[in-house]
Amino acid sequence: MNILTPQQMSACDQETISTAVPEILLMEAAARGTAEYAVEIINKEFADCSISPNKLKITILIGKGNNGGDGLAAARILKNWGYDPLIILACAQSDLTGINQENLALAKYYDLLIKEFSQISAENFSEIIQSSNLIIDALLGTGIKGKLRGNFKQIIALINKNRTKQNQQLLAVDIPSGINGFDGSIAGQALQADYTATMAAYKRGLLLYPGRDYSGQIKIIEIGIKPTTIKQKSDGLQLFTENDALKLLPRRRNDGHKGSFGKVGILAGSVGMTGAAYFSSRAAIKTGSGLVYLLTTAEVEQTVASQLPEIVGHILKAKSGHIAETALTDILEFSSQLDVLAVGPGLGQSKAIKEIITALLKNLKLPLIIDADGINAITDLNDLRDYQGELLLTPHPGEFAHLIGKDIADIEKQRIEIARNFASQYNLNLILKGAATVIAGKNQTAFLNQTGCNGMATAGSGDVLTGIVTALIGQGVSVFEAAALAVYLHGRAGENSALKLSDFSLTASNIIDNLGSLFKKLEIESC
Ligand SMILES: NC(=O)C1=CN([C@@H]2O[C@H](COP(=O)(O)OP(=O)(O)OC[C@H]3O[C@@H](n4cnc5c(N)ncnc54)[C@H](O)[C@@H]3O)[C@@H](O)[C@H]2O)[C@@H](O)CC1
Ligand SMILES: [K+]
Repeated sequence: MNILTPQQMSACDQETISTAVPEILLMEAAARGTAEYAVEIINKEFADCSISPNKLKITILIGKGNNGGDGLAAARILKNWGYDPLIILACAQSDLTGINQENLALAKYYDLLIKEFSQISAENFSEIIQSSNLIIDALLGTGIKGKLRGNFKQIIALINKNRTKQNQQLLAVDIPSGINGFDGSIAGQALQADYTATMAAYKRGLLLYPGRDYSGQIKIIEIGIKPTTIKQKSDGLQLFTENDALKLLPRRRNDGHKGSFGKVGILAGSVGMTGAAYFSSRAAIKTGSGLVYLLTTAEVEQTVASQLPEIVGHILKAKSGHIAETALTDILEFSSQLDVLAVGPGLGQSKAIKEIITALLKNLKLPLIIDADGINAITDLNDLRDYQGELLLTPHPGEFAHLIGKDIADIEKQRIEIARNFASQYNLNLILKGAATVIAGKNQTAFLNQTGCNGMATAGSGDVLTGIVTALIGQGVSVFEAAALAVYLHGRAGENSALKLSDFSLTASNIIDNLGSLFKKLEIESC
């Protein structure tokens, strides 16, 4: 599912308007979809309350641009369906131009009650907001530029101050006012939507933080823009959905044996960091790997094997509790029998690990996943570009910042661009973790993930993701698709465990424990 920038969305609108569809028809479709969503919300949220649907107080806030035009037309449609919305304009009626002025005229023709904000006292406006059951926000859409100006600051502050928790919902048209559609940043202040009716395609700002926290439940309204136009104007960024997961989940052959479900290697663990080896190995087992080889020190192997007898240990030479540089030949030889190797969880930081990572990048050809301490041990970025097989890096923002020599804050501001450019530049696959994880592949292919929850920011969670992606690659999913699928599954398993246990109590083990029921659910849905 495409995710667009405001500029790309505007290009879709313009092309559709200039080639076929009058602008007012597009706006009418946007308004109708918004009105339908409003009715859906009313039926869902107010079914049990004593007020009959057509007596609910609906207040529609209108700005000067086309977002306001959508709201004006939606108000008229709701009125014609028997509701009685109040329109409040942020500007003077005479400030509206073009199709927005035409929609104002239609609203008057159908006897809608229209007020201008400047003509209402702050007390009166506050009372209106407090007593509204449904607030429809059509103040500012994707045309917002810079920080809030004029009376928008005051209007949004008053709405935020007077919103009530009971019997009130806020539906944003296209995007909550105050949220930047490009990067999800806040223009000083923003409205907190319970629902957003967004036109034609997701806008990036709805899915990136902090915008995601303001958008509530998002519905895409089909307004008559051809899917081919959207595809052509988009830059290829996609939202990874359940449908994608169902398509990519490996099909397990009934006549399969251990070897057909992947011989995967995990090079992990050191003294004091046994857990990382355990979590990644266990997640790989629980994601369907036929054979999981844990390449590690004798101490770590003993502890992990005592709790996870399913793994096959391969003991490496160690020095002071860490894998030694002298283990290198053994690792390279052992890797020749593997379908995929993951390197990094809990390795610790040492000169030996740096030497090993450099040598693996220079000598191996199999799909290679580098995570955690493995990423910290990369010494020359050119080694990544020169890798002879498929490569996947799975950094969190801190590891990525260290790798590319940038600040975390700078990365967060442009996480999509930076991840995509890095993956293209070094011809690799990348999972840039964090809220709204980006999965970037070669040639600018990219997915944005929306599953997961804050409880997953817990020790061992990243090791679990490494285990999942390793297992999927071992079962034949391409590295880029396995990366996206793994992030999605990891997030869903985390969400499911948080539903039972809360975000506070969620642990890495819980994420693994929930993989089984998630796979079961997806298996049933794919039938
Ligand atoms: N034909 C189209 O282009 C379509 C557009 N649609 C709607 O149109 C919206 C985009 O419309 P516009 O491009 O007119 O933009 P908006 O309606 O989002 O906002 C533009 C207005 O906001 C003002 N403004 C911008 N930044 C501001 C700030 N920081 N503080 C205060 N005022 C600010 C501008 O001066 C302008 O008056 C979409 O979000 C969508 O709702 C839909 O109707 C579908 C068709
Ligand atoms: K809006």
